[in-house]
Amino acid sequence: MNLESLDGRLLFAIPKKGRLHEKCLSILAGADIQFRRHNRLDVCLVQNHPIALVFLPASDIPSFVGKGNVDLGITGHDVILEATMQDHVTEVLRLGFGKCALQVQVPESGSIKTVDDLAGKRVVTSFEVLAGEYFDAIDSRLQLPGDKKTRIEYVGGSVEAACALGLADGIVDLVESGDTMRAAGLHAIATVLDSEAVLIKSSVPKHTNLTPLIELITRRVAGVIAANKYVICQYNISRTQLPAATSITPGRRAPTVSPLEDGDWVAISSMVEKGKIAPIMDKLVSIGAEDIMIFNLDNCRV
Ligand SMILES: Nc1ncnc2c1ncn2[C@@H]1O[C@H](COP(=O)(O)OP(=O)(O)OP(=O)(O)O)[C@@H](O)[C@H]1O
Ligand SMILES: O=P(O)(O)OC[C@H]1O[C@H](OP(=O)(O)OP(=O)(O)O)[C@H](O)[C@@H]1O
Repeated sequence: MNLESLDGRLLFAIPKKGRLHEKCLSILAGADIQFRRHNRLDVCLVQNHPIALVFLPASDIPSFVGKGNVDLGITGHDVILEATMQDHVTEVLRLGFGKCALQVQVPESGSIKTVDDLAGKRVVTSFEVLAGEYFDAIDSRLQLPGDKKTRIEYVGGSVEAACALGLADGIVDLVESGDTMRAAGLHAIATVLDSEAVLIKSSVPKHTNLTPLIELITRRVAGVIAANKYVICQYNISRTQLPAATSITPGRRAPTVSPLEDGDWVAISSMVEKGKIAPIMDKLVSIGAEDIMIFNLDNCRV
């Protein structure tokens, strides 16, 4: 592939490894963005659209998009703020995966119990901008003089080892399940930020002719995300229970109600959030619903 073949193509940045990589590949597949990545090359052409995918570290994607070198990207909300690119990129869609929290953590058995106890001491992190802003505010509130301010030190990875190694009194790192934190003998004492993966575009796009394609890809990605988030709930219920049934499964706009041969009964079909389906089925049973069936969505447009 030569660079001329990128001319006129929308550049779409995808995390090349790490926590977001696999999910991004399944979104591309769901959005019918077809490509073959030869020899793990970091730039590859999409076969069925004028798009080139650019595989980059998640933390580099905000500046590539923010500076307009790349038109669209998927990355974490956390790294956008860490790269101070929030004024240069627009978060078009929240993607519902890559959910985690940036938290202040200290040794479980130590004497430090609050962020005020930690202020003025050593904090190790890969998020030096966000951790710096967070502790600057605390240092100011506690009126710590210049030489007594919290010392923030950057490390590129394995942040959780810093306390055990004697490098830090506390750390600021991402937490999802908490397994990494607990395995390192740490516990969280504050949350700096909640994060999830987002689809971003440049706030000042260089190629305005690409806007329709950006909108098309955005709609497709939104469809894939909604299909992962919702299921179809279908059941039969006595007509007299229709108001109660409609309030339990209101659908996105309204439930589909179809008559049954038995005129006293109707069939209802409604989109329901996947995560809420168990209690919803319990409620449907309690109002006399029968033949409740749940169907996964392959894809959708909402
Ligand atoms: N444990 C987690 N659970 C969910 N999302 C996470 C988790 N860790 C990181 N993320 C999200 O994924 C983004 C990329 O983090 P990750 O650690 O995978 O990046 P990386 O450093 O590029 O990859 P690697 O860790 O393989 O070097 C983070 O900025 C955050 O938004
Ligand atoms: O709360 P948990 O579910 O344990 O997840 C948190 C861990 O996940 C991330 O690291 P990752 O495993 O992606 O590897 P990294 O340290 O190489 O970035 C993050 O930096 C934490 O270490």
